[in-house]
Amino acid sequence: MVTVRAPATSANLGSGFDVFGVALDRPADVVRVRRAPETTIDVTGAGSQFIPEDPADNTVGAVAEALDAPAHIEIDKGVRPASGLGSSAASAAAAAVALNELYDRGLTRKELVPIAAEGEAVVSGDAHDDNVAPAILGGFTIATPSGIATVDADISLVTCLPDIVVSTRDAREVVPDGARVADMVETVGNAATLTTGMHRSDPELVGRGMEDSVVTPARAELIDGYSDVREAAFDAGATGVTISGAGPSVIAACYETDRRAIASAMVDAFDETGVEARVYQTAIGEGATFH
Ligand SMILES: Nc1ncnc2c1ncn2[C@@H]1O[C@H](COP(=O)(O)OP(=O)(O)OP(=O)(O)O)[C@@H](O)[C@H]1O
Ligand SMILES: N[C@@H](CCO)C(=O)O
Repeated sequence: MVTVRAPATSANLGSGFDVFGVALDRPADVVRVRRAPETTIDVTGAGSQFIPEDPADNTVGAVAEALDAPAHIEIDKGVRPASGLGSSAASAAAAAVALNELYDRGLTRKELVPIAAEGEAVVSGDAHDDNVAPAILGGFTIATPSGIATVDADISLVTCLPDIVVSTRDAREVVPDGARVADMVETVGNAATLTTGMHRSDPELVGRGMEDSVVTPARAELIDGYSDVREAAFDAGATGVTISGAGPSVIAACYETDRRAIASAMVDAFDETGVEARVYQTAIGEGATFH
């Protein structure tokens, strides 16, 4: 039996659509695997009633197939599905690391990223790896078709998860087909600013670099109260605010001293629009770990 914990993650960070991601130090999924003639799956924990146990429909089933590693897989969900916190990726990442060990496949962490991304293809239609990369490797990750770069950054974050569901598949449908050159120029500038901020662990630069005028405005329409929550987080001291992944979670970057006030301001702002929300005071954390 091998047990692996893989963290929630936040993809995009505004300017890095389908490229940037960070591992969060909480919440997390825990996955246990043991060898079996064919793959079977048991799911417990947060939102488990909405997660299929058929290996053809669960992210971990695709991972087991890609590694040719049939197993009985138990998933204890800490990350609610359709949260924007990389729920499907947390299970896939943990399963990839665990099955690689169980079957002694000898793949490196970076080699496991595209394997775990096969799981993402099962749920959202394509194998984007901006959640599985940080879930496996930890820190801030830049995932491109030509490779993955990682930065060990120390940034305080608040993620606020409203009690509404936005599936990644639906949120990808509202992404515009193209962008104006002016928007492209702004996005490149913001992405470069954010990356520099991560290298320096500087919340001001990271926050400024989270601005995005291409994908985020279209997706904000899917999240009741988004603009009020964003404004409340800024008023409480956030240095940057955007949608986490495909939503509905909202993520704020900040100084550690402001984290508590931002957390309660975001929950209150959702509450005022009639939406209950839970909040995580968190930070950039490590990738998958053995237990
Ligand atoms: N092991 C799994 N864990 C969570 N969700 C899973 C899993 N396997 C399949 N799913 C399905 O994936 C969907 C949730 O994935 P989705 O990508 O929409 O959300 P997310 O991973 O929380 O969001 P994001 O990728 O934006 O951070 C649900 O329909 C769920 O049933
Ligand atoms: N980059 C992906 C992350 C969600 O899985 C998206 O925003 O659609």
